Order: sequence, then structure tokens, then C-alpha cells
Amino acid sequence: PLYTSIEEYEKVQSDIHSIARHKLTVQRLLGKGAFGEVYYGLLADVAHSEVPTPVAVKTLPTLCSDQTKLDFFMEAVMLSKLKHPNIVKFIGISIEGSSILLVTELMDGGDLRSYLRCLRTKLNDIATKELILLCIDVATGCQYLEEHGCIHRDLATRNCLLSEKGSRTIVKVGDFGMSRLTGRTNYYRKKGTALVPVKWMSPEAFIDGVFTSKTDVWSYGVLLWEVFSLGHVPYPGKSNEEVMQFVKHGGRLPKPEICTEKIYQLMTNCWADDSRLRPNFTTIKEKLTSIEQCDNNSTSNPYLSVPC
Ligand SMILES: CN1CCN(c2ccc(C(=O)Nc3n[nH]c4c3C=[N+](C(=O)[C@H](O)c3ccccc3)C4)cc2)CC1
Repeated sequence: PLYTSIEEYEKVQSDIHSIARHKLTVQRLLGKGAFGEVYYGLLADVAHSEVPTPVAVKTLPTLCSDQTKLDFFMEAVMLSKLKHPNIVKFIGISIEGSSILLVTELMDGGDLRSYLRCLRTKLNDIATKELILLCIDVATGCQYLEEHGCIHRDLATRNCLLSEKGSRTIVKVGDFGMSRLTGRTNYYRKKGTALVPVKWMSPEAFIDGVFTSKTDVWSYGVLLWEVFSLGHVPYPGKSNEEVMQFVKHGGRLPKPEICTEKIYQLMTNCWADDSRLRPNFTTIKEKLTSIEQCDNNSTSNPYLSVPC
């Protein structure tokens, strides 16, 4: 596996910005990621500003395998290549002795799944419009990944982050711990049986280990289901093995209660057995936008500007 990562690294030759440790002040713990922890930090002297910039600092446990270190570094390399308003912004890494810190923009709203679960208690009439806008943000970030030959491989609400800048909540695709660049091929073949998110995976991914942007589309369909079920775990009560059998024989997630038929239709299109029949992220974004505008019109304005 080390070779695979080095091979991956060669594809993404990039100079990673390194941050002098004395410019970084690590403060309170924000959350525990898949590996390591994420802290609130302050970075001095960004763009020659007097005031330090709040950042997120992702740490690796000092005691961890070389593979984990390499994956962590690969995530930094991957993130450093991706620049988009719906992808969490990479700032740099700070290496001192055996400690490696990954510094990104601060997303102060936390992860999308926790946000959805909080929504359950806050409002009883959840605004479908707000949920669709969250999904459009994620689809826009995924469209960028698709265009840049980057397969995320772990799209899920737990890996998306929110920032509540002013009134508008914006969602960005966060954790890239499992993402891979396709380079010449346009798919990635998983080696070994690393921990894989079966409930978010397409049949060709969990059967043959083949990942393309269309496997990300399947995962995005499950993310849509998560959003409209306000953060439920997919296939409740089913084990990974049972889910694989169920999905392999055509079983699919049911329509969440607060989800409209049109949105459920979009989800099921993302779960087509044949990956060629699944929409791409450009189509997904267009469909969600027209649904959102349609909902807008039908409530406020009788003369529909968007044919529903
Ligand atoms: C009610 N409160 C609201 C505030 N709250 C938080 C909880 C967690 C966070 C947080 O981790 N923010 C992050 N900003 N940037 C990155 C973050 C994580 N990153 C990572 O790379 C992490 O690996 C990651 C990536 C995607 C999703 C989760 C974690 C990069 C912020 C506020 C706690 C509850």
C-alpha cells in the first residue's frame, strides 16, 4: 500500500505550503475525525494581516502506523490541489519533529450530519428549500471533483462541513481521507479490504472494488437520503453484509417521510444498477435547482417561470 500512495503522490506533484510552527496557536478541541483530532487554532500573519486568522488544525496521533501517516499526507496533497468554494480550503501543513499538523479553513458549523440531527429538534416544519440548498452546495463541490478526476470514495453527511457565515449556511465537502485521483484511468481499484463505508457504496464498488465518479454519484444519492431523513443511518437495523445482499438483489432505501416524489426520483436515479444510467453531478445540480425554484414558484408565484 505504501507503493500505491507514493504512485498516487507522483500523479499529484504539488508544492505544499508549509507553516512555521511558531505562527500557529492550537487552542480548543473541535471534534474527533476518522483519525486524529481537529482543533480550533489561530494562524498569525496570513496575508500580512495584524489579526491572526482562525483555522482548523487536524492532528495525527503521535503513535500511528506509517500507512496512516502517508494517508494523512496524501489527504494534504489532494486537498492542496483542490480549490473551490464548496471544498474545504487547505491552508498548509506544519511539520515539527514527528508531529504533522494539517491546517484548513475553519468551518464553524461542524459536520452536516450533526447539524441535521439538531434540525429535528429545532423546527417541526423543516423548510425543504433549505435542505435542497444544502444538497446543491454538496453537488456543486462534487461537480468540481468530477471535472478534476478526483474520486472522493467516502461522500456522506458526516464528511461535509458547514460554515454559518452571516445568514447563509454554506456546505463544503470535507474529509478527503479516502479520496484518490484517477489520472490516466478514470477509475480507482481498491486494494485489500480497508474499512469501507458499505452503506454508501454502489454494487460495483463493494463487489469489484471499482470506483468511478459514478460510484460517488451513488454515495451522493445516499447523502440525499440522509439529508431528507435528517441524519438517520441508512438501512436502519441492517448489517453491512445484509445491506450488500439487499442492494445486490435490487433493494433500495425507502422514500424519507419529508421527501417529495421528485427528490426521491432523483435519489433512485443515483442508485441505478448500471452506473452509466446514473446522472452526473451537473445533471444532479440542474435537477435540484429546478426543483428548488419550482417549489419557490408554486408557493409564491402562480405563473411558473420554471416548467415543473
Ligand atoms: C454545536 N457545535 C457547533 C460547532 N461544532 C463544531 C464541530 C466541529 C468543527 C470542525 O471540525 N470544523 C472544521 N473546520 N475545518 C475542518 C474541520 C474539520 N476538518 C476535518 O478535516 C475533519 O476531518 C472533518 C471533515 C469533515 C467532517 C467532519 C470532520 C477540517 C467545527 C465546529 C461543534 C458543535
